[in-house]
Amino acid sequence: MLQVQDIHSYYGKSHVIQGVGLEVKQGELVTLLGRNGAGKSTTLKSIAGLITPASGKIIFKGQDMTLLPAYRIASQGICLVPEHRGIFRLLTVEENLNLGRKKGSPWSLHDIYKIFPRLYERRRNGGAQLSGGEQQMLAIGRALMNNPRLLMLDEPVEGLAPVIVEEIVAQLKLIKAQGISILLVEQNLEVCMQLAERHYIIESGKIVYTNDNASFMNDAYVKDQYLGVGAISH
Ligand SMILES: Nc1ncnc2c1ncn2[C@@H]1O[C@H](COP(=O)(O)OP(=O)(O)OP(=O)(O)O)[C@@H](O)[C@H]1O
Repeated sequence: MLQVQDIHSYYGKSHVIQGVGLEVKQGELVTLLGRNGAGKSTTLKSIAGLITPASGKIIFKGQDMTLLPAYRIASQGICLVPEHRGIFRLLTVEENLNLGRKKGSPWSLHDIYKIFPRLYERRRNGGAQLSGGEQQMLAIGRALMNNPRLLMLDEPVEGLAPVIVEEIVAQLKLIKAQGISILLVEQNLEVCMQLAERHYIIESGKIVYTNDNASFMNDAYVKDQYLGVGAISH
């Protein structure tokens, strides 16, 4: 469904993404892991068209997306939920959701509230009144209203309490069950291992590892070497 082929992206002269290649298949949940500053967010932004890669190709559903502007990429079905969520703080939950709705999208408010019952309870509240977890749910719900085929999530559970993290994991499973592919950037490895079929690790702008979830879970060396967490997480 998504093929990223040898992309290079820059901030000014800074060569941040140095030949990244990865693939997400239909209905798959794939993670992109790596230490701070490794290039995870920049990879997502390059796929979403917020940064135009200097070279390489991004193919989605067989079409070349590499040079398309962000709004065209979104209309093709790639949605990025950015790290800082980007919801409208002065609008209500329901207004935020309605703003995300693409014409012809099969997603209704009812569908979103079925996945996120908390958003139903908070539907008349302003974005600014929501907790961090509710804001994250709203950001994901708003992206669903745009009818994505590929959802890219940048650290969706960062800073959230464990009980909320569990809720969001369960919600992501429901979303995945709808056949939506997910590319997940997340530092919480337990969450990644609960959800993903495969993992990629990026280091200094290059993919240095890829494997299926079962192999990754048992590979303490890789976790320690690239993520610095081998000893504490499996
Ligand atoms: N707008 C920017 N201008 C210049 N350099 C940037 C910009 N955004 C990020 N960088 C640099 O690009 C590199 C990759 O950043 P990126 O945000 O993609 O990393 P990351 O893996 O997502 O890390 P984190 O988990 O800290 O967000 C880092 O060295 C970062 O300092």
